[in-house]
Amino acid sequence: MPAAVEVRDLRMSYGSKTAVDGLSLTVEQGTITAVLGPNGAGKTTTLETCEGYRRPHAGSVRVLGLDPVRDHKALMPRIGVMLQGQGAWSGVKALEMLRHVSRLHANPLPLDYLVDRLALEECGRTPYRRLSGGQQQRLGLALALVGRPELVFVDEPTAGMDPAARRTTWELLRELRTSGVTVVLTTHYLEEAEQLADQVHIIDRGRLIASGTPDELTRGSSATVRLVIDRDLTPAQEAALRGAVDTWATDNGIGIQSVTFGQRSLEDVFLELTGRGIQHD
Ligand SMILES: Nc1ncnc2c1ncn2[C@@H]1O[C@H](COP(=O)(O)OP(=O)(O)OP(=O)(O)O)[C@@H](O)[C@H]1O
Repeated sequence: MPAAVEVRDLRMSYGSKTAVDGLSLTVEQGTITAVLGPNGAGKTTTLETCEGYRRPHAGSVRVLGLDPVRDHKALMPRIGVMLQGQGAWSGVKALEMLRHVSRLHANPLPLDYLVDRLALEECGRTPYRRLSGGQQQRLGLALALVGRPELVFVDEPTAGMDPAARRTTWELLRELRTSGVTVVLTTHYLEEAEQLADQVHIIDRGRLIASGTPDELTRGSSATVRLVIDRDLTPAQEAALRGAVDTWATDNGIGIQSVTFGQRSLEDVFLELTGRGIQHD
C-alpha cells in the first residue's frame, strides 16, 4: 500500500522568500495526521502543493501514488480539499452550493447526512457572504467530504467554530478515519492535534523539526513540576521531592498553592522546539 502522501525534499519560494525549505514527510493511509507550525511556517504552501495547486520548485510530492500536477484529473475525484478561508460565490446559498458540488461527483454522500451532521439546515438559505465564520467552515468541510474522498486535506478545519461545532467536526473526522479515509489537517489548536492525530509533524521556517505520535512527542524523559527534570520519578522519589519542597517552603515562609507532577503537553514540546507560541485566532 503506497503512503497516502509522500513529500520529498520539497522546496517552494515566493520570489526571494523561501516558504518551504527541503521538507520531507510521509502520511500513512487511514490515519489522521496533523501538520503544526507557527504562522508562516509553510503549512498551507505544502498542502496546496499536495493538492496540485502549486508545482514543486524542487523535490517531489506523491499523493495516493500520483503526481498531483501531472495526474491532477485522476487525483481530484479521489481527494477532498477544505481550503483556508474556503471561498464561494458570495451570493450563493449554502445548500445550493453543496447541491451543485455534489452533482459534480459520481457517487456523492447523501446531502441529508451532511446537512444533519454539520448542522447546515440553519444556514441553508443564507447567502455565503452572510454566514458566520464557523458556518462557512462547516460548509467548507461538507464541500470537501461530499464526493466520498479517500484522502482529505483540511486547512485549519475548526478555526472560528464554537466548541460544540468543533466537537462535532472532531467526531466526523474520527468517523472518516474509522471508514478508512486518510485525513491531513493543519491546526493552530494543539488540543485538536492531541485529541485527533495519530501522527504529528511540526514544521518551522519551511523545515520539519519533529515528527511522532502525540504521545511520543510529549513523553520523553522529563516530568514537569514547574521545573523540568531529566527522568521520571518513582513514587518514593516523588514523595521525597514533595517533602523536600514542603520543607524548603516552610523554612522560607513560602506558601505553596499547588505542585503539579506530569507529562509535558504537546504545547510544551511545540514551544520548546520553535521557541514561540502558536497564535490562536
Ligand atoms: N502568495 C504568496 N506570496 C508571497 N509570499 C507568500 C505567499 N503565500 C505565502 N507566502 C509566504 O510564505 C511563507 C509560508 O506561508 P504559508 O501560508 O505556507 O504558511 P502557514 O504555515 O500556512 O501559515 P499560517 O499558519 O499563518 O496559515 C510565509 O512567510 C508567507 O508570508
